[in-house]
Amino acid sequence: MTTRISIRGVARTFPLQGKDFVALGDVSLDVADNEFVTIVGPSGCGKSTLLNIVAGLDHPTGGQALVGGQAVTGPGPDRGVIFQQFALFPWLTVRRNVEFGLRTAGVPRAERRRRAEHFIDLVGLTQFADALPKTLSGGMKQRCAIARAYAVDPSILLMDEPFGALDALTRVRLQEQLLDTWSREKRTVMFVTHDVDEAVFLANRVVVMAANPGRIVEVIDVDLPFPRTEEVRLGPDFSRLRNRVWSAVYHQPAQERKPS
Ligand SMILES: Nc1ncnc2c1ncn2[C@@H]1O[C@H](COP(=O)(O)OP(=O)(O)OP(=O)(O)O)[C@@H](O)[C@H]1O
Repeated sequence: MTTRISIRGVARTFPLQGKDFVALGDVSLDVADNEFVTIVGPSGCGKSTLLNIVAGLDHPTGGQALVGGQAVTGPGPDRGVIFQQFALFPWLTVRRNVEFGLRTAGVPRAERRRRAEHFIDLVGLTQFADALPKTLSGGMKQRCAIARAYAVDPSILLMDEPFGALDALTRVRLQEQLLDTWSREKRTVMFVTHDVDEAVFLANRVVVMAANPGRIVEVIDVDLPFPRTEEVRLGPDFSRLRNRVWSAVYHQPAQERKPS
């Protein structure tokens, strides 16, 4: 399998009290084409920092991130980013939000419309294509954000706690829906979460991080079958994996945020 993302010895320090705080120590990870990787770990272990470096929204102070063999120097249309906050334009309808990136990329009107419709349909929002974001539930807004990210056809989706603000039931539904979308239109995904169940349910591999310095402590293969149905979620193999990830996350010594 081809490597799509290669994180090589990435470090990120921030100044703190006149010294350096090591948000990321020495992080290396390869993500294959069309692989779904989740990143889980305690608050402050550098999950968002790592994702932002791959997105080109932040820069490492050591090492480098490569996408398709090229060093990341900034954001690019090959990487779609989805954050916890829905970040939709409130004055634009669902359709216009989804078309937005295509418009800025100069895609002709008819093609814009066709692609927007395809992805709106894929996330199940066809009936709401002409609705404004304020009339949508949180889950629907996030589905719209996913359709918008997909529409510009990135090979990589970088998702930072996209379902973090949603209630448990909506969250589970969106996990299933995201996997359904992903299985029909495969992309390389890096997905940051606090939620161990979510991390296991979605992933081909779970990357467990620890803090101070931010680092990878374990990478766990998830050999559960697709589609990930409710039966899979309630089955013994899922609980075995969940318990394993849980121990790796929660049996870490408590760490204070301090400069080194
Ligand atoms: N711009 C910044 N300036 C100073 N410190 C920062 C900056 N960005 C992140 N940090 C610090 O780096 C560490 C890692 O932050 P990051 O947001 O990547 O963690 P995280 O694992 O995503 O946390 P959470 O799960 O709480 O969102 C934290 O201690 C944070 O305070």
